[in-house]
Amino acid sequence: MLLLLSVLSLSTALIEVENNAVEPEEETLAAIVEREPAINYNDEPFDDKFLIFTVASDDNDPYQRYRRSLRIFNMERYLKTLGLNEAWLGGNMESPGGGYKVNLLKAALAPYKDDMETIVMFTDSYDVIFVADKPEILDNFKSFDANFVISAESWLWPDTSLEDKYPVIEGKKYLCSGLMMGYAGTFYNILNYKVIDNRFDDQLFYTHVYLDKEFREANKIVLDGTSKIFHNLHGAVRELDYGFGNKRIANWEMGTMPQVIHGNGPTKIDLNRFGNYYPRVFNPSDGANGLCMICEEKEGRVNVTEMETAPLILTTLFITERTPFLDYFINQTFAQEYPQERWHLRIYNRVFSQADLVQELVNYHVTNNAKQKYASVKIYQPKALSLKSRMEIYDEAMGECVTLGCDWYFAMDSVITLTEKTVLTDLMYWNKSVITTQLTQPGQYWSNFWGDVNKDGFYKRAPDYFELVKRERQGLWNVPLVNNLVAIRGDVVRSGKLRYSGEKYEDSNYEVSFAANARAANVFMYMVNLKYHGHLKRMENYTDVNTHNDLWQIFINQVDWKLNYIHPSFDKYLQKKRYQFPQPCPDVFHFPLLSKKFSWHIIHELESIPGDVFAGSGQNNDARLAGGYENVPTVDVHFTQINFQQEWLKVLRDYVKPIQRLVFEGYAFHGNAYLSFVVKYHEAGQRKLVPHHDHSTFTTNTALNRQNIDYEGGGSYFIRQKCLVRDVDIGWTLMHPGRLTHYHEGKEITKGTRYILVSFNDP
Ligand SMILES: O=C(O)CCC(=O)C(=O)O
Ligand SMILES: [Fe+2]
Repeated sequence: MLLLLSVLSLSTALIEVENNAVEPEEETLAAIVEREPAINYNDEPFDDKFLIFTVASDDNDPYQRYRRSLRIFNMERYLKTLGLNEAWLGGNMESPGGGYKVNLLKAALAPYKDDMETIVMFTDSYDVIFVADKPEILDNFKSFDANFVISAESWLWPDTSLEDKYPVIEGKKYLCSGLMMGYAGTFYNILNYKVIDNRFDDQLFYTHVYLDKEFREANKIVLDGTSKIFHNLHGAVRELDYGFGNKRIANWEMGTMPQVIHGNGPTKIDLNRFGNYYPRVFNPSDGANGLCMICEEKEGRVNVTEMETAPLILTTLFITERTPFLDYFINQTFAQEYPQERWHLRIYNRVFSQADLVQELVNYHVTNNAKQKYASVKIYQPKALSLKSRMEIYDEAMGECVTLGCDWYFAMDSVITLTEKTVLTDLMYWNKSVITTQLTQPGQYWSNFWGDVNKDGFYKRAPDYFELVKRERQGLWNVPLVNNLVAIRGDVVRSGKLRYSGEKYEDSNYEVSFAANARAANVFMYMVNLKYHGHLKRMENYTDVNTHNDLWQIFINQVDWKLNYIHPSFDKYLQKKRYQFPQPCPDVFHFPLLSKKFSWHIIHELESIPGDVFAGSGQNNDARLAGGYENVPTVDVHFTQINFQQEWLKVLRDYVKPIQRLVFEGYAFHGNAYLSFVVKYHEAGQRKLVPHHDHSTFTTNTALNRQNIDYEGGGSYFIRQKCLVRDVDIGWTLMHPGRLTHYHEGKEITKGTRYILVSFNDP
């Protein structure tokens, strides 16, 4: 019965809607926010009855953002900035104060004291952006039928005892003095309501004005309770659209479209986020991946490659924990494309066990390299740094930029892998105070930037974090924290606004501390994710029991493992057809699998094991095998002996299998191999291997060193095919059927040592 009733009432409601539908439709907010503004602002004649005032002492990043937002609507021409580059007399900006603002305005508006035609806006600047144009602002102002409109918020501040005195209005009823507008004459009256000390609170001043009923009514002062013009974010962030998909910001709760947004109170980061989209910064609903409009703006950018003298740069490399693929990190830094004469390098290494490697690499690039022309290179090794905290080290390094007079400073942590060589100039191009390129752990959402921070300054997920980290939105993003690769413009370094150290954070949170200091100093940090420049490694689970521990990183840092240990031509072969593979003998396929570095590392790994690990092998009776018997024994080391079996199986599955499927069509490697080993032929030991079949479905045989250089003779001879393969390049692999058709032998070497890596696959 109950159900029936509700169905009935629903159908009556439907009929009502239908009846209403004959009336002309009013355009919905959802439709309006999608509309392109029709006006060409450049054609708009100058309005000499309109003025915008702001107060800013420092021409900083947020002030520039404010100006750009005005410029978008051709309103920058109305702006008068008071107090710029002058000492701030309003006391600490963090605490109440700002009577100074009132007094600056009072002086500026004196010429307009009786002017009831000119409309004057006042807004803060560091935490304000304009998101719509002047005609709309003026229309909305006129719709109030007031002489003066002040923005409203839901927080009462600073004098909460005044609560009862506020008149109840539609929407929010408390006053916020960051945004207001009205006729010049009225404004002047308000400013002269009473004398105010520079250090007195300006919000309280305006509150007293507003709560004076007689004065309020006489001067027709109202609050904008529903964000018709002004929207204060404090306590009202979620009233605005969060999808950022519209051309306009709307206040969905109030059904309005504010033109000016104020990140008051603790909403600076929210404002930064809105500022990443509006006005005309990024439109996510334009095209498949959105459109970065600000990326197209050329003003203020620097094309370093076109400059007569390249900016002087300092790159600083920080190794503060044991680092996998450290050599790649250092080599890729030195490999960046930049004029060496204009490039200083510093390396701060705190890791004792990697000190020799660091020194070796620097010797290779600098000390032993007659061609190098670096402006200067210095290494600070663990002994010199042992008493210093991270914050001290990072601050000291940044200080070097001041000493050297550098134009750009780059702080790079060893956790990063750079795969591109234009990273330095690509970052400088944007000409930002602080900027990084997005680096992410492959396949993870862990990255080198944060989209939001909580009140303690630690990670908080931003509503658009995933879109950015997955590069579904690619552009230039003002974010509350950047890390691991941080480019800082020299003038910003010299301004002294930035530092890592601070009381608030522990030393291990040096990057959190840096970001908090930057935010407090009004220095914007940008992340750009237009290009892939590299990624982040995982530093945990980095073993130290071996000589070349990177070999064991294939599960943890797969991308780096491939970059370092898979042959650079491997991917090219993966694209080939079966008949395009070299076949030095019938059904013996040949392809590049492993890098020279792998080959060198695996030989060196085995040879640096104390004693001789190869000794004792080469017998038919082999205790290392389950059956205890090897049919055709070689002098070798099994991967099980060095705990490398699982790692090698992964190589087989990830890299060998796809090639196997191409060349032995119709068969798919099952992923098994019990016998994978490095063979050592030596002129004074085992020199050859007698004819045999392998215990495998197919065998891979990889050359680890070079014929005619490291050894003479040798080679794999396929007896039935009467075919000898020798002089195989390092890392190249022979792949042949194992147990039926390819009876073969290892030819005798006549000199030196020959190493090969053999794997019996799917035994
Ligand atoms: O020396 C060669 O290339 C052949 C090695 C071999 O056949 C084996 O180890 O099973
Ligand atoms: Fe064999």
